[in-house]
Amino acid sequence: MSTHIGAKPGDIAQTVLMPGDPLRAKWAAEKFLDAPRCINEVRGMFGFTGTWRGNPVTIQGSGMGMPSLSIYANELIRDYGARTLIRIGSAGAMQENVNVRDVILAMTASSVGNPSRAMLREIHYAPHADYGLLRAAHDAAMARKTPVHVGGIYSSDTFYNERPDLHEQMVRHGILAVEMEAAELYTLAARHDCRALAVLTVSDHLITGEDLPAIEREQSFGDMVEIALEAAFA
Ligand SMILES: O=P(O)(O)O[C@H]1O[C@H](CO)[C@@H](O)[C@H]1O
Ligand SMILES: O=c1cc[nH]c(=O)[nH]1
Repeated sequence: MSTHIGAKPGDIAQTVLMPGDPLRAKWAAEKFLDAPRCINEVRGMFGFTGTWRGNPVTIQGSGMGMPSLSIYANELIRDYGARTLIRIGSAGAMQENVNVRDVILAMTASSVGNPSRAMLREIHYAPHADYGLLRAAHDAAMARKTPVHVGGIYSSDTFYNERPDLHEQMVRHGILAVEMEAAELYTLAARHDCRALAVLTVSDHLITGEDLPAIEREQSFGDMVEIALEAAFA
């Protein structure tokens, strides 16, 4: 086991889906994986391993925010040998042409800061998705006729934003949506020669004020999970 994950060596697959919400990990594992078994309960941050179309897959909660995601992604990569990490998360839409329940494939993830920033110092590294995963996820979404957008997102450090000017600049620069983890996931994946992608479902709209309840955020995002799985094994 690692510091924050109780799984035994070999219990975690090379392909890991990472929702922020550990209960979404449980729901997705039970709904989409064959023979899912719980491999982590430490801190209630559930992880499950099973198979999808015969391929081993782990679905491990990341918690909310980049510091939490950084702990789980680091341990998954460094201690358990994960190679493909796909975030399956909710996001708030920032553009009028993006609707609640649409899927967003994050080509890049801007941020004000992320845990790697202290290490990168003066470098303004551009966190980006793995192109092969991105392309395969887009193909999968198109085949399913899921409304999908590909573009830049904003990984924020706060859910309760006290800087409307930050959002204004993100909107002005075409950012599709805000969430809280992808920029650090992309940076860590690049550092460790892994593949990463964030597949997001729009749970609320910052312009219209539309908002999905918590149970839908936990359990209604099946398209996103299947798109992520299809992309991982394309
Ligand atoms: O639905 P998840 O994956 O948790 O993602 C989004 O939801 C949380 C905020 O409600 C943040 O983690 C944000 O990134
Ligand atoms: O971080 C997030 C996630 C969903 N919706 C938001 O507005 N922000």
